[in-house]
Amino acid sequence: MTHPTSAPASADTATSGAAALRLTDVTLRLGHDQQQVTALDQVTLAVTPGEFVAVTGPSGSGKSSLLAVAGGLQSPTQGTVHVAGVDLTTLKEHQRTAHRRRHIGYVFQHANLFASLTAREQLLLTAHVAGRLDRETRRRADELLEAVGMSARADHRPDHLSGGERQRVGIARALVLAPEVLLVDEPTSALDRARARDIVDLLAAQTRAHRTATVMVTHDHEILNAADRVLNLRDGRLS
Ligand SMILES: Nc1ncnc2c1ncn2[C@@H]1O[C@H](COP(=O)(O)OP(=O)(O)OP(=O)(O)O)[C@@H](O)[C@H]1O
Repeated sequence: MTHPTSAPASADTATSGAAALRLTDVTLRLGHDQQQVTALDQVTLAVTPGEFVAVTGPSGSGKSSLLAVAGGLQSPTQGTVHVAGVDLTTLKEHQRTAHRRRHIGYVFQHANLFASLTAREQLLLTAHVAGRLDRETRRRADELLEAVGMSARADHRPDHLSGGERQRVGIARALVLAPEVLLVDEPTSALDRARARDIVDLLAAQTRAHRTATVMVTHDHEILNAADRVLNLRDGRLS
């Protein structure tokens, strides 16, 4: 079984301190000429292991842009993005992909599960793609399904699960490779109030249990009290 080649640890580890995720003076400009938009404006953010940070802000304030840049899916126009001590902006595309797979988990608005796979298989596929479908990862997958309350339904496919259950599987899947950083995009927008509360409490608990540096963007003000820190984005500026 091959392991993804991780980028070499850089000297930047020293400057990134204890933060698992660190954005420094990040500016992202999108579009061209007259149409150009400053989606992120000199954003600086450090998130330490086990910390759950919520980022809120109106539509168009830059929330998706923040996650895209933090997750290495979009390169910033200026600034640096350190994930697990490595500056993503210095990596070549294939290195960035390998580093992202190894160190970052994503939870999406809708769980985005594969229709033909059972809950357990969703996790195992993620491990397989990363070249880590070994005994330890299989055990971790089962432990995570247990932790998110899905053991009894581990052999069900998504069409036999509720929206909240699908989201639970999505959270377990995001954690299966033991990422240092967890990026969460509007995890409760498809859920009713009780399930939304349930999911955000689960995210907070898993963040602490696995010591991930978690950033969740959300419109949902009712779930913000689960976070350790709440930041606001407005016109690409974080405060
Ligand atoms: N490809 C693009 N080209 C030009 N401008 C863009 C592009 N993508 C996003 N934008 C602009 O960048 C700004 C930030 O967008 P972003 O999607 O990050 O906001 P958001 O807070 O996630 O919004 P929402 O809550 O509505 O999803 C917005 O003004 C948006 O119109």
